[in-house]
Amino acid sequence: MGKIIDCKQISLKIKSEVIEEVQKVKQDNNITPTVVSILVGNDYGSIYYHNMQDKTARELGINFIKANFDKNVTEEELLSCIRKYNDDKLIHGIMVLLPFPGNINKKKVLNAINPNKDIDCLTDICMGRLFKSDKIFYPCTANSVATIIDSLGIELEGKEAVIIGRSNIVGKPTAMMMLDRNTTVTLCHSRTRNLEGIASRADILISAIGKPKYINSNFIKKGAVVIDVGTSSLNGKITGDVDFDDVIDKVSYISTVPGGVGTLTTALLFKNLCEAVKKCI
Ligand SMILES: NC(=O)C1=CN([C@@H]2O[C@H](COP(=O)(O)OP(=O)(O)OC[C@H]3O[C@@H](n4cnc5c(N)ncnc54)[C@H](OP(=O)(O)O)[C@@H]3O)[C@@H](O)[C@H]2O)C=CC1
Ligand SMILES: Nc1nc(=O)c2c([nH]1)NC[C@@H]1CN(c3ccc(C(=O)N[C@@H](CCC(=O)O)C(=O)O)cc3)C=[N+]21
Repeated sequence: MGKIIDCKQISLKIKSEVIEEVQKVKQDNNITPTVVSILVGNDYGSIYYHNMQDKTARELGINFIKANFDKNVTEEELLSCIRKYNDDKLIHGIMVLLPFPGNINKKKVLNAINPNKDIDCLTDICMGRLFKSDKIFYPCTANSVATIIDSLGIELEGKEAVIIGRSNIVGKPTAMMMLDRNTTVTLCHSRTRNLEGIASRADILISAIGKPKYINSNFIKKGAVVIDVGTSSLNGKITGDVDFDDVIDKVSYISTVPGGVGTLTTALLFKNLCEAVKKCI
């Protein structure tokens, strides 16, 4: 029987480190770490995350500015908002919630963020630097996956890591972070042939496809570590990609949904904010 990874505990540890850092810069430098989070429209997941950020920022002593825009906002309005915060020395981090609606040029808007304030790794510069193993900030979801795996303290060098899903925000940066840990990385997607065969080679299997309970025991090598990134809605409940009951006897460790990757995301965003503050001192 596999062990459930206690992600809540890891999240609490990161949060307590952030609290310490926040108190230190307040005392030593008279700075209150400040983040602006921009929400356009009313995407369900984004509203959830926006509220979660607000609540967590309060807990950690971080100044949180909620910027809300109607779905009909113009590209120019968003750009001038971001430029204003780029130039504001009292703002240390800027993030834009995705997806955003309408015919706004997403690439242009995201790349307007000053890379030194890009705590969600949304700009091409930040992402490019990650791909060259020279990060400015780690993207929060990929960092969450990597942090959970690191917490197990197992030897990773030379192990087979299989990642299912190749999106820019999850799959690709997660592959880079696993490569940096000297695992042998295979990145799978919807055109992959024999997904079961490839997945069941994995010592570490990371699933980020968004198909509830798609990954059953046929995809699992005995003793594998399984990290479930997927968050879909099934019968009104948040559900991961992995069919937990079917795989639990075969895995060594597994992260759950809810209570898994998502629980670290907000804490890691604010950890990045602390790093952004240090760039200003
Ligand atoms: N917990 C958290 O903090 C977060 C969770 N998520 C969740 O993670 C999941 C993935 O998100 P995201 O990366 O943005 O999603 P995308 O829809 O952008 O990407 C999904 C990826 O999965 C691949 N895929 C889809 N179906 C299959 C299949 N049957 N077999 C193999 N590959 C498949 C797609 O392949 P192809 O490229 O060929 O289309 C694509 O690469 C979602 O459930 C999302 O809600 C996302 C961000 C944060
Ligand atoms: N630029 C951008 N970056 C993002 O990282 C981003 C985004 N836009 N848009 C919205 C999605 C959604 N998202 C979540 C973050 C935390 C939880 C979370 O805390 N989940 C907990 C609680 C779930 C529950 O119990 O309801 C869990 O999985 O255990 C969920 C979802 C980040 N996103």
